[in-house]
Amino acid sequence: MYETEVENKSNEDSKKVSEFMRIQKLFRQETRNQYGKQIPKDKRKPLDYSIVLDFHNIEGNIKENRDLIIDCCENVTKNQIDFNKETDFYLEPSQWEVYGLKGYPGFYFIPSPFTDRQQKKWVKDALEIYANPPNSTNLVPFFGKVDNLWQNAVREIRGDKDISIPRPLDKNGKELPTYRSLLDKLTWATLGYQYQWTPRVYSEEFHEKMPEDLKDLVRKIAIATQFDPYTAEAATVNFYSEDSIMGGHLDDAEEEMEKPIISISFGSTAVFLMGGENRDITPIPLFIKSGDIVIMGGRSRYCYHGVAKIVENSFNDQLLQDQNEETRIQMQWIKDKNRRININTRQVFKVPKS
Ligand SMILES: O=C(O)CCC(=O)C(=O)O
Ligand SMILES: [Fe+2]
Repeated sequence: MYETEVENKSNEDSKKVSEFMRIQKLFRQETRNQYGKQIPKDKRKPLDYSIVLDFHNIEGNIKENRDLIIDCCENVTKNQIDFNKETDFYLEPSQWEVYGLKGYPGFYFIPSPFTDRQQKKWVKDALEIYANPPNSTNLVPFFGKVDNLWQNAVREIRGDKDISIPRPLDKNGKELPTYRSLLDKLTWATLGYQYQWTPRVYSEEFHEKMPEDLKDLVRKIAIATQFDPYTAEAATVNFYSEDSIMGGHLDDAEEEMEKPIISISFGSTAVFLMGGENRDITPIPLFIKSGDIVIMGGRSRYCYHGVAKIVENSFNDQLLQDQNEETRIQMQWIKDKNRRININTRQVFKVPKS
């Protein structure tokens, strides 16, 4: 999955920088001055986002980007989706907007079909369920399985004085730093068929149950974009913060490549790069905002992509308002470091096994 390009600084002149890397670098802010001194955040040169395609403000796009946007609302089949107002965590599909991207048949973008309340539900599940055992996370090889990561971290964040929170233990029973610091180190969790990052294969042996509501959501998105039947058998949950990027990569470990990757994101805005079949094709930068859905099928399923930037101060403050204290803490935690949570699903096998 993540075979990313490594920038070779010493060799930069002799080695041509790929187009993917060139565009990625446009969103890299200078953090140190010529003397190597850290530049305070508010003194850094602001980035220019004018070339970033925005599906939320079609008319506001530069002409080149405007010409790439295809309105697909008419030719998708949203009316075939059964919708239960009481239990479904998204707005009625007939209200969804669906856009395509010229040159990428099979790529679709649905600007957020979630209410604020529904967005908070997916963030809560990512933090309180998806990042906990039995699912695997990047923490496991270093710290063993960490139970109730968010649930314990929140007590530290809240500064609960009357309850002494035992420090988490590693596999050998040695005390670990706080849950809060472990939470800061969380970068990914995997659901369903567990992807083995080193051999780059899915393991049939390590298989956890996929969350039913997530499966149901993406099944309906697949109906809307004519990729049904679609069974989400695996998912990656990515946890980004202000300085995170994801280098250009292909997701090609799935036996079934005709079915799309369906991706939902919450929290801060990302500049996502939609590239081509190799890194020398210039990628299109586009904003993914909180609640947006990206469907990478057709050609885009075989194309390089990545995240060039998490946009500073892009968190929607409206999400901070909530009756529930824990939800408010969760949203403040996302806002504090421009965090972003991305959940993307894949059908792994041609004949689904789950
Ligand atoms: O965060 C995103 O929007 C993209 C994530 C991604 O490409 C991946 O997990 O393979
Ligand atoms: Fe990817």
